[in-house]
Amino acid sequence: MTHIAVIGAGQAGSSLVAKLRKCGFDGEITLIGAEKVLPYQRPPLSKAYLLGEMELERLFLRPESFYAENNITLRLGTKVDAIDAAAKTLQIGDETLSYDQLVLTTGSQPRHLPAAIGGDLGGVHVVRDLKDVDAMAPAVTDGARALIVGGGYIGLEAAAVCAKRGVSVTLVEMADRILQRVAAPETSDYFRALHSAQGVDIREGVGLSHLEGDAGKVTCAVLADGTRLDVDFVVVGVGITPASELAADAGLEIENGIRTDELGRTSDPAIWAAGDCASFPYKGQQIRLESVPNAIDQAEVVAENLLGAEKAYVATPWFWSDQYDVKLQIAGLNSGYDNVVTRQGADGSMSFWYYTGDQLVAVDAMNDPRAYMVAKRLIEAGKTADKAIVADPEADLKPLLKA
Ligand SMILES: Cc1cc2nc3c(=O)[nH]c(=O)nc-3n(C[C@H](O)[C@H](O)[C@H](O)COP(=O)(O)OP(=O)(O)OC[C@H]3O[C@@H](n4cnc5c(N)ncnc54)[C@H](O)[C@@H]3O)c2cc1C
Ligand SMILES: NC(=O)c1ccc[n+]([C@@H]2O[C@H](COP(=O)([O-])OP(=O)(O)OC[C@H]3O[C@@H](n4cnc5c(N)ncnc54)[C@H](O)[C@@H]3O)[C@@H](O)[C@H]2O)c1
Repeated sequence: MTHIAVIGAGQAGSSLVAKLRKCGFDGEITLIGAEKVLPYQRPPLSKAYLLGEMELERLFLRPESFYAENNITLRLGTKVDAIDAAAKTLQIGDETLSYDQLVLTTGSQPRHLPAAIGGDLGGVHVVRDLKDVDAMAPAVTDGARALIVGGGYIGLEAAAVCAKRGVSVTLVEMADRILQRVAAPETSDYFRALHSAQGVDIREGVGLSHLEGDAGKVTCAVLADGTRLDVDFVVVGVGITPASELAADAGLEIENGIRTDELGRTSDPAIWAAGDCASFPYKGQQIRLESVPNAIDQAEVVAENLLGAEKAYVATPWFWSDQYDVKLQIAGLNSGYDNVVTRQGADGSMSFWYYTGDQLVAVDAMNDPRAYMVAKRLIEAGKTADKAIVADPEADLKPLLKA
């Protein structure tokens, strides 16, 4: 019987095994995960779960019974140490496990601050796994003082939760502006103003020099410009690196993560990859997307291809973020844009439409689901949107879909 082994029991791994069964695969499936908990969704970790407004059980992607009922062997708390691609085996401690086809859905690891600048002090938290958030949550209390390092999604979402809980927050972003990696200046401006209005002190263009502590616990942060801040805890959101060591050690090609072709196959024909760890061809580049929609869609395509579909993965990038009462929805990738049209919606909603010449490439919509939906459908269809209509707050956007 064919055995498909999947390393990494997160968003992509769980989606992939479910899709395999949905497509009728009746061979053996083993889903192996280093974490001890059932596969769960990460987005609430920096939002509702950190706020204490979401139960642990609601994080789980599927109940435990799902895996048993679908005859999926779920091995939690189990780290794969090595892959022998020639022998088609996995090393797990002393055990050797054979596979016919292997999928890597190993996700990514958060960057840590170096120990040399105090990154190993108590009270310094990264936000990736459930255990990270469980360790940090007790510190998020009224009157506490926090430094947040990094103005990406992690930093800003954590800032929103902390501010809501009465924590006094300073956020430092080394780059010229927050959200530089993922959004355009207009969106950075919007979120800077939003956070400032909630009392978050955002400092851009300044990094962290080092952290100081007392009895092993952080007490003070010294910024690159010499500013000293007394702190009770520190949140580190300075990006991730794809978890590609297992693949690299097994001799697989690495290029911005684990290199795959458009089907999701790595340089070894029996090994596939999906999710945060995998790079894939997109408009002439080898890109990686760090998002839930990508993890699910790519994993599902790989599942179909494992069963012989020969289907190319066509990414339709979209992202979201919740901060205070603002829902940001992003469709498309704005790389290469050269002009932006602003649309002021009703009740303070707003959207920024990115164009390369006259071609719509992406949209950032704040509390404007209609603008987001219309733009997403246009981008996915390779269509554009008349700029005069977009800029006119009174104009109905729906007819754009029929143009
Ligand atoms: C706090 C937070 C909030 C986020 N919010 C959003 C959001 O709002 N919207 C959005 O689209 N995206 C969001 N993301 C990103 C999104 O969660 C990731 O892109 C997604 O989880 C990627 O799925 P994955 O399966 O590739 O990786 P993961 O979900 O990280 O799963 C990988 C799993 O592989 C395991 N693993 C790794 N190596 C081994 C090994 N050797 N042996 C066994 N197991 C191994 C890991 O322990 C991990 O459990 C957020 C991420 C974080 C951390
Ligand atoms: N809503 C969402 O989609 C969402 C929410 C949370 C997390 N995530 C994902 O989680 C992962 C990690 O998020 P992230 O925000 O850490 O990554 P990120 O790469 O988006 O942002 C990191 C930020 O930290 C800054 N930075 C790096 N080193 C610094 C330093 N020494 N001092 C000050 N600033 C520094 C960078 O310039 C960058 O702006 C990403 O994959 C992200 O997409 C997504």
